[in-house]
Amino acid sequence: MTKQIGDVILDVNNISLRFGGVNALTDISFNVKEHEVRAIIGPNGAGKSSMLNCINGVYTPQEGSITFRGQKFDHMSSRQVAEMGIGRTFQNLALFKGMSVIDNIMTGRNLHIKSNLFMQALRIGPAQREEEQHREYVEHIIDFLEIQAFRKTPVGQLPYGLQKRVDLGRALAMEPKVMLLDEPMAGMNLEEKQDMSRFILDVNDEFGTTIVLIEHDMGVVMDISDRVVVLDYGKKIGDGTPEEVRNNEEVISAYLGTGH
Ligand SMILES: Nc1ncnc2c1ncn2[C@@H]1O[C@H](COP(=O)(O)OP(=O)(O)OP(=O)(O)O)[C@@H](O)[C@H]1O
Repeated sequence: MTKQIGDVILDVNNISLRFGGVNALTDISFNVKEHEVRAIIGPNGAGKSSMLNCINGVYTPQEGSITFRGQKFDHMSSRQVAEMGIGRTFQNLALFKGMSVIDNIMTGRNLHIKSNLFMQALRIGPAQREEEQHREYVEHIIDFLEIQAFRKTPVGQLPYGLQKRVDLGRALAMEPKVMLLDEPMAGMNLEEKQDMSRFILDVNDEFGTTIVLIEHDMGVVMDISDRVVVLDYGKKIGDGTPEEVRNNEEVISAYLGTGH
């Protein structure tokens, strides 16, 4: 069955971001369609993380705007962006190493917890029922990611590839419409990369989550992405299907280092 790509869910319009004299991003526009796997690639320092940080509300670009599900935002905190339905994972894992897998993934539910701390502390009535529902959802994610055997294990004791999977689970627990993945395969061996690719595609397929990812491994990017944006020195030099991008002269020369 071919997958159904929907309308534009995230629209990046003419974003420019400067740090002092450094133009990290110059007039970048691209869109992401619902249910797509969209990659952002480019050589080191191209502006990929900066782009993700603009979408995520970590950086506020000097120019341009981002529209998510028809709602335009230019000054938004990371928390507000997350509440709108944009989740993310981090290049350098942002997990609590001493906490168990299940508790780490539970932290992704924070956005959805409605009862106040007082009620939670006393575990009364609605708070207890709510906590049970969140735990059920988290257990569902744990089954889905095939990490049942490590539910109670402190995250810091797991191999790196599994820690990345827990990080994916934590982002998934937020039930985001769009998930931003910052180098999900970084530091992984081949088998771990294959596993992670499969889980990303399964999340996309079974949870219907739209995926935006930064990734250095070209094989992975070309395999799992529907469309790819290419940045170089903060400018967009390519945008299209993996096939189109692979044959784009400007992209080829940027990667071969002959373009500069
Ligand atoms: N907080 C910051 N302060 C100053 N300059 C920054 C900051 N963040 C990024 N830059 C600069 O902006 C440019 C783009 O960096 P960015 O990290 O977005 O690139 P990248 O494509 O993600 O690189 P990499 O693949 O190496 O992670 C670089 O020149 C970088 O030095």
